[in-house]
Amino acid sequence: MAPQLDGYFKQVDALSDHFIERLRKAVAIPSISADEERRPDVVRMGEFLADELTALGAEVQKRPLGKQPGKEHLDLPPVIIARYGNDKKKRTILVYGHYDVQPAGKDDGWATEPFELTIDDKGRMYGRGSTDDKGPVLGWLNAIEAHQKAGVDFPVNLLMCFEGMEEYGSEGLDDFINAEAKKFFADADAVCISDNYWLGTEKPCLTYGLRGCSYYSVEISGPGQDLHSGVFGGTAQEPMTDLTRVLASLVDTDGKIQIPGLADLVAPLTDEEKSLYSDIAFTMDDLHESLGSKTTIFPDKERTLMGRWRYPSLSIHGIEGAFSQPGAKTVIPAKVSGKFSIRTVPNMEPEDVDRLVFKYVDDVFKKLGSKNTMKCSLLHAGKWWVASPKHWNFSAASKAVERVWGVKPDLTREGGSIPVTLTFEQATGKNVLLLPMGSSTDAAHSINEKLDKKNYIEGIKLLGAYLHYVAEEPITN
Ligand SMILES: C[C@H](N)C(=O)N[C@@H](Cc1c[nH]cn1)C(=O)O
Ligand SMILES: [Zn+2]
Ligand SMILES: [Zn+2]
Repeated sequence: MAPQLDGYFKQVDALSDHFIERLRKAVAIPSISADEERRPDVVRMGEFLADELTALGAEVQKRPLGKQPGKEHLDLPPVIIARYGNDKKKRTILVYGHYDVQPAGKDDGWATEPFELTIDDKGRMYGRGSTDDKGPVLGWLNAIEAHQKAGVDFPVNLLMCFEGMEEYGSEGLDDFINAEAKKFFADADAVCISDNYWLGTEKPCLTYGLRGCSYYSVEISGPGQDLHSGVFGGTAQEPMTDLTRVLASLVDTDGKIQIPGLADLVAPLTDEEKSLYSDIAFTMDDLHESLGSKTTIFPDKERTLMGRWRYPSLSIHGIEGAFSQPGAKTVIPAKVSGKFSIRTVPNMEPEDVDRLVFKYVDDVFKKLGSKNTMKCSLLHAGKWWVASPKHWNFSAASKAVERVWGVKPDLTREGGSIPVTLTFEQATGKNVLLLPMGSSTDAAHSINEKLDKKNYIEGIKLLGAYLHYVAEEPITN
């Protein structure tokens, strides 16, 4: 099966240094979507992708998304859409990825410069965006190039959609996808997204579910400006005191969300689902390795996987406006905003979650009896997604994993969120597959994010092999 793959694989190996250089150039562009001042870099990263794709012979469009909601002075970065191949006899696969990254600074504790790809003697390639999601996005471009240089016919038509705001909730993209579903994306037969991670470090997986993410801000204000705590401490009610009490009321040490009614929205666990967890190749040691500690909530694998995949979690991310530098500044911050998010699961409807969150935060704040002012708002929401892995899209990917990695992949769900996955499924009516490249120890969103050279190079082979097996799959649905 797929006899041309050997030539393709050889070419990927021969081009590996060139592909690493391409990743080095991409990592060097600090395309942080959450930082307004970095918006030109996000745009530059989109242009880099567009130029590389054009040079590879793809038809490329940079499509504007208008102004950023709530920040009307700021243009959203363009979506880069592209088509490679237009042969009616071939299947068409739509791939999605994102070219923006999470914030990163050396002073967060990185061992290397976050925007300089640094490769150690074990082949670990450190750099912000290496695994999330620049490595996988470039994987598609590299697959095109290796086919061309190997003289192997590209097996499908490839539609690409690369956005620059995923780490900020994919602002503006839902409307774009809905508008293009019957236009640019009209001939897509299936969708593939490479933007999550293996469960461990050894066994690849195919992913058929994601949690959603509802992200909130609680702003508490009182004094007209920051104050001297010696002069005003004991006389003014302090926003930080109120905020820490509100935030502390949201969740307990074992991750149990304290918001009444929220647990009732969660789909009950069935015996059939329960039986799936024991077969997954995952150990608590895997988790301890990627966590960098043994501070887990549950002692066992099954409950841990459920905690990540099928139950909601609430995380407190930070406080804007609070003193956070080293030293001992004696300040009373005048206005502080706490940021927290809830990872949502079937059958939680985002509107119900919002209603319960707003009511609870309001009640807790009222009980404090504070004279300060509180405003709780939703910053962005993306819904959970669970699909059927019984589809030719998954069969093709499974064969590709076996060919490249020599093992059958696990079928997994993911605790993270890719808000547009559901949008792609609903707008195109096609099956969506998540095909991860990186491993559990890649530290996406964290300091020292990396992608192993082996995962990158074999991952490029995997993406290409997947397209070949897609071309061979009988049409069933
Ligand atoms: C899984 C994916 N690579 C990812 O990191 N997604 C983000 C999406 C998001 C949601 N709100 C803000 N960003 C995530 O899961 O945090
Ligand atoms: Zn991502
Ligand atoms: Zn991410």
